[in-house]
Amino acid sequence: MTRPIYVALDTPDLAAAKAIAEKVRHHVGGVKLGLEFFVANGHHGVREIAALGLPIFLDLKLHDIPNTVAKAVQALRGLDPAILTVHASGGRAMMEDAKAAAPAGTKVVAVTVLTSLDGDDLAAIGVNGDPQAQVARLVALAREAGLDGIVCSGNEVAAAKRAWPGGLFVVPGVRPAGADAGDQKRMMTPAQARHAGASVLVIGRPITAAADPAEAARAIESTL
Ligand SMILES: O=C(O)c1cc(=O)[nH]c(=O)n1[C@@H]1O[C@H](COP(=O)(O)O)[C@@H](O)[C@H]1O
Repeated sequence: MTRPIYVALDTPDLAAAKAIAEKVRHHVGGVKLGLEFFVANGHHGVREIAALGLPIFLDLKLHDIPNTVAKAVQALRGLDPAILTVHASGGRAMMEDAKAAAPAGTKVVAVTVLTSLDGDDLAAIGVNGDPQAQVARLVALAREAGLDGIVCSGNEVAAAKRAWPGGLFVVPGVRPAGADAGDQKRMMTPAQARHAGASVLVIGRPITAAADPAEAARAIESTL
């Protein structure tokens, strides 16, 4: 069985990331390493976590001119993550070049509208339309650019999947009922997000900040 939960190891501390990965490894489908981990630990850190045997989701959310992003993806060669993120708002050419630079086995997925943003935040950066409409627009662009899928909140995933039946749908902003939202604004429970069509559920603090991360991951999985 491919497990849908990827635990977000959001820490610059390699030993701490490794300790949590070891605890949850039998209850998750993979681990997500983000910007703070990569800036602090680089290729070496990714290799250390990969040695635990779980698929690696390298969440660098690349967003720059096409040449720079393509070179950055080339510079990841040898790490061969299972999943890599870029920002869809970097545009079609940037996404095309990122995909062309990635190894064949790496799924390149585009972040659409961050789950920490709501309609007011979009208006403040000059984006007209609600998150649902903006996600729909960027889903179409990511698909045209030849990417493998997108990142969106649980609120948009059903529509995204209808628009792109073969895509990979990564859903963060996932909170068990009653859990602290933190900085997330567009949220769903893990079960709701999974039933709405999420292929991968990205879950950080509800697992990593729990007294027993393995039990937290197991409990969430049992609701799916
Ligand atoms: O690309 C992501 O993974 C991502 C996109 C997004 O829109 N929202 C979002 O929260 N994430 C990531 O998902 C994780 C969520 O962590 P928690 O809020 O602790 O569950 C973090 O590592 C974020 O970087």
